[in-house]
Amino acid sequence: MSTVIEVHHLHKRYGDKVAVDDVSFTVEQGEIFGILGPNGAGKTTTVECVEGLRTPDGGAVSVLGLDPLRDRAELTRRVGVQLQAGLLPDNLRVGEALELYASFYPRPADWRALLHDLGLPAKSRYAALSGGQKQRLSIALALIGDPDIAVLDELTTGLDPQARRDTWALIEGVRARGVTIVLVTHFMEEAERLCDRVALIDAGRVVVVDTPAGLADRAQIEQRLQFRPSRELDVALLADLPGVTGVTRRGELIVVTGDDTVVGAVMAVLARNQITAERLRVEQGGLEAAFVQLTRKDLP
Ligand SMILES: Nc1ncnc2c1ncn2[C@@H]1O[C@H](COP(=O)(O)OP(=O)(O)OP(=O)(O)O)[C@@H](O)[C@H]1O
Repeated sequence: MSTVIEVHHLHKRYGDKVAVDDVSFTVEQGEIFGILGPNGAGKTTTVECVEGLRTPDGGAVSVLGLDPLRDRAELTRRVGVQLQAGLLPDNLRVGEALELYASFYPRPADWRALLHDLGLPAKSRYAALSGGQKQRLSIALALIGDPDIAVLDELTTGLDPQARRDTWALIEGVRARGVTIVLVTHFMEEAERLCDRVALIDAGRVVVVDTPAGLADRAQIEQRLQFRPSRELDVALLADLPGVTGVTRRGELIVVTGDDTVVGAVMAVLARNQITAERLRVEQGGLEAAFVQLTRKDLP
């Protein structure tokens, strides 16, 4: 696997405002790399430096072995960037938009095939498209130059759950064609579902880079076990177990939190006391809980 993007100690200010303090990461060929963080964390500024749209104040960026500023023309051909919503004229038809954008590239993708693959109506005017269709069109435009890398910023913001899932399936299809994808998001579920690796960015700094599962492990996410005992139970028996961090009663339910040993340990206590666990539910915090734990901040 080869490295296609290298960002080393990137620093970027807008006047006095530090947007990106110190960001480093690498992206490997063929992966879906997520840049995840709360509003204002510096995600967009970081990818704009990768795209050559902003001049860093410090650090180094290399994309496909190119310097995004010096080699901007070649980079533009090889890196597809998602168009921000609402930038196309209302009266432009979908097919016209794709044909127009295809004409900007020396070796564009087949726009008719792209149109078909993305399920877009060629004859519809931009203004008449649904939110999901507009989003698919912006993805199509990011892919029209047949890029090696596609940078997708806030891919599914504003989409309903079904359109969001459709878009995710689409992105997996794009990756299957060999395109490396950089995905900027503040949706945990999206990162968890799509990304091979994720950089958590907070206040202009990388908190950690790992797989979604690795992030959850790192944060040593608590298990949460909830059940209704088949008969009265002395909760002190559970509270004294090693690994248990809390036992609470919620109506007739008992909620136990702790590390990954608690489920087995609680079950053993119940069995010893001939109690069965009714309405049993076990939950494990995912990436969202990891984020909160690693940054001590909630996502919007
Ligand atoms: N053109 C600009 N001029 C001045 N400040 C800016 C500019 N662009 C961004 N900023 C500020 O820099 C910081 C980082 O912004 P950036 O857009 O990179 O963050 P982000 O993580 O992408 O946030 P969001 O999820 O809200 O898009 C924010 O505090 C933002 O207000």
